[in-house]
Amino acid sequence: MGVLKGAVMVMADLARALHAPAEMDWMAVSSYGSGTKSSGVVRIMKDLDKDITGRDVLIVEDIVDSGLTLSWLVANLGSRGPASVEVCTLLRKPAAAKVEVDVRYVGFEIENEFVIGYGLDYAEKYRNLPFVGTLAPHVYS
Ligand SMILES: O=P(O)(O)OC[C@H]1O[C@H](OP(=O)(O)OP(=O)(O)O)[C@H](O)[C@@H]1O
Ligand SMILES: Nc1nc2[nH]cnc2c(=O)[nH]1
Repeated sequence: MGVLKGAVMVMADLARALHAPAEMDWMAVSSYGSGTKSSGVVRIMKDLDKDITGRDVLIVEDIVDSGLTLSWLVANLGSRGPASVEVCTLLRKPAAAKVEVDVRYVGFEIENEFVIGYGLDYAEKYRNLPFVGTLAPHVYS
């Protein structure tokens, strides 16, 4: 299961490397709006199409920052009766964690800086960069 939009790139990479039988579904949640700080309020922009009751669910994220989105998501999906819920993420910022969430698979642990590219945006820009980079503070401060 992917969490749009940043996770699209990660999901595409994962899909090519995954050989176990799997189904994919998409959920769009947002808590950042157009800024660089989580509002703490998670909004579902698009829910899953499939019922996950009794299913083993792997949440595919692009980034775990404060952990607020993921913690909300794990609780939300957990309440739907899945057999299990695990998480994989391309990027994680350990120093930014506001809540602890179990993440089974982590691609890269990164510094506590706002990053863009490879699906990650700043005010909807830069998602198309084919690499992950930091945004110079003068762009958003
Ligand atoms: O750990 P957190 O501090 O909660 O941040 C992580 C979340 O932030 C990003 O989504 P965002 O709200 O920016 O949505 P977007 O990708 O659609 O812009 C990212 O895709 C994660 O879901
Ligand atoms: N683009 C972007 N979105 C985020 N959402 C949570 N952290 C980040 C980040 O560092 N960059």
